[in-house]
Amino acid sequence: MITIQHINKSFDGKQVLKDISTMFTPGKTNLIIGRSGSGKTVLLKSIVGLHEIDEGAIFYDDRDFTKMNHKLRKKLRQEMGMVFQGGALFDSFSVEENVRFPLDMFTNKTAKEKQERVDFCLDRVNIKNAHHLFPAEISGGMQKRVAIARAIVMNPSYLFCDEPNSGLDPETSLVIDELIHELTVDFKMTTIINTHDMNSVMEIGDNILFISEGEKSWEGTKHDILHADNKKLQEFVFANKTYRQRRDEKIEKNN
Ligand SMILES: Nc1ncnc2c1ncn2[C@@H]1O[C@H](COP(=O)(O)OP(=O)(O)OP(=O)(O)O)[C@@H](O)[C@H]1O
Repeated sequence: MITIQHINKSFDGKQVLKDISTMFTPGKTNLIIGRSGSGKTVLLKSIVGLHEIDEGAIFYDDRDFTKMNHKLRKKLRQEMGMVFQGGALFDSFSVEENVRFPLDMFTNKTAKEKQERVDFCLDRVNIKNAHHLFPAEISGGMQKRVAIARAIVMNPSYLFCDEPNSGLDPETSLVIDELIHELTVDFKMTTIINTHDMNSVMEIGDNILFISEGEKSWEGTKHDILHADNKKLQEFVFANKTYRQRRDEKIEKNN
């Protein structure tokens, strides 16, 4: 569980996050959605400590992240897995070296134990016969799966994904979404995903936080969203005709 309370964040006098409070639950895919520039990335980066917030508190279970010193935060980071756009794979490392990297950095496991863990994680994300290939030799979808394997290799309690479907076709995006959802449920991780992808909202939105101009405008599930009477949310999610049709079909089916 991650709880955020009254988070405020400004850059050069411009307030980007305005009094945001919510809870992100374990075993659920928690989505942050909103227009470009609404503050999603700043929020996610604030939660993991890549930005310092001006006011408010962030709790990892009952641990107050905002009050931790550098050493304690570093320790807590080992419980976090991240699939960030900037944190792409290392080009000069093979697939398995990429996945092994956090184990080499942060654990004293033996070579055999590391290999077993790497094999388990690559198998879990359905990467086969590619252990010795380099990122440039595999597809974008496979690269994402390797990045996910690397993010879970330390068995994290918390998983953060920033636009995990960017640059992927719709079919591959669905595979990635399902994979993240499955892993979240299986390992009871508290997963927070920043996304623009409305398919993700409709398919894996266990909890959805809609940010508008730095404020929490709405929150609910993928089921609630069909009936939400928040105008900004409706305009944002159902701007596209296909999604409006899908919403109407779902509502009809449920009636
Ligand atoms: N390091 C920074 N310094 C100054 N302003 C920043 C910084 N990072 C973000 N901002 C500003 O904060 C606002 C929110 O940005 P943010 O990147 O969180 O939006 P977003 O919702 O993630 O957008 P997108 O969907 O396009 O990624 C923007 O106005 C942006 O210019």
